[in-house]
Amino acid sequence: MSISEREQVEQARSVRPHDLQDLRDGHALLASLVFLAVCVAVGLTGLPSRETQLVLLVPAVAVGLPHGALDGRDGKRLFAPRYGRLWFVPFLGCYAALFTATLLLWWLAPFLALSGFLLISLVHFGQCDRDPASRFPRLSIFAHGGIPIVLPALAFPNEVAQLFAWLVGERDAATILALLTGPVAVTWVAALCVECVQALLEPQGARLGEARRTFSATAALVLLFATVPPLLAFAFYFALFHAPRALLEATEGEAPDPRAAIGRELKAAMPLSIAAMAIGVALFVFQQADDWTPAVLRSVFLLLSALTVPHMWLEYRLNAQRAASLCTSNLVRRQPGN
Ligand SMILES: CC1=C(/C=C/C(C)=C/C=C/C(C)=C/C=C/C=C(C)/C=C/C=C(C)/C=C/C2=C(C)CCCC2(C)C)C(C)(C)CCC1
Repeated sequence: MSISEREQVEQARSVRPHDLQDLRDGHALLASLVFLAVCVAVGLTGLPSRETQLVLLVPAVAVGLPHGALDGRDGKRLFAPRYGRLWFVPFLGCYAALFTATLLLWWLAPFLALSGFLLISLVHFGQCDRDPASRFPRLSIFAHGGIPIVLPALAFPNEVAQLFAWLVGERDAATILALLTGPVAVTWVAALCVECVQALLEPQGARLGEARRTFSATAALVLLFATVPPLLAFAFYFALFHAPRALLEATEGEAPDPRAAIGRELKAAMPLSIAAMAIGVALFVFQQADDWTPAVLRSVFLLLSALTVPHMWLEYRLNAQRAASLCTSNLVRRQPGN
């Protein structure tokens, strides 16, 4: 980032923090209302078929792709200071290597691939949805990340068993499901209880409002994943909750008006989102299945898992870079004469 760009970002960071908080609150409220409406609709009309759920999952994933495609922008921020105009060479090299390694793992060791995918997804969703003011940050990540991953397995074990079997075969699917609904679920329920009690018992103050807001959005998500079949619940969660929230976070402080920043970043993310969709279509074409339903499921989740690994690696590297530069600026400030 050039000095003038950095100045703009710094300036934007100090302006209108309420706008962003209002957007976050408005989004959480709107998404929670939609989730409630979906739960009521499913209650009234009955459970949708697996085919219908898959048909809805594909556009939902497409809607969620641009938030990950901001990786291109983040890759430039990470690599440009060192590699200048050739930043995209190491970035694309690392991205493609991690992407390919993940696909190879699905092929060579599907048990490890699905278990690892569930684990990193739990951490990824938990980091995004956790209560930022929680006294126990790790526990909060586990409690919130478990809602889209552990709860569907508890609420719809037969459905999830079939979906996992399409991904990794019946034997591995049964083992993973047993782990998910056994020890993992027990620990998750305990973590969720601690998180809820903590949010409700927090003493009066600024923290209370934030904890209550997180608590009500969490309650809507719990209801969604407990009553709506897994693929449909995941489609709504991913497109209406996770992706917009991650986008708000990723564009924080980029411009004085957060809406303008979101519009600009979404436009810039389009080419990479379309490229990711093309990879998804290629994965579908190479699936060897007689029926289209397992083939769609496999291509959607193989694509998501192969994108998630480099996406999380980049997030990790950027956080490490931010921590290092914060540390350096603190040291400089502490030097005598500063
Ligand atoms: C930059 C770049 C790019 C792009 C990228 C992107 C676009 C990204 C995105 C990203 C993303 C967008 C991510 C996402 C994520 C997701 C996730 C992480 C998910 C998860 C899920 C799960 C785990 C599920 C589970 C399940 C099943 C499977 C069944 C049923 C039940 C349940 C739901 C539980 C490309 C490659 C073109 C090129 C290079 C560079």
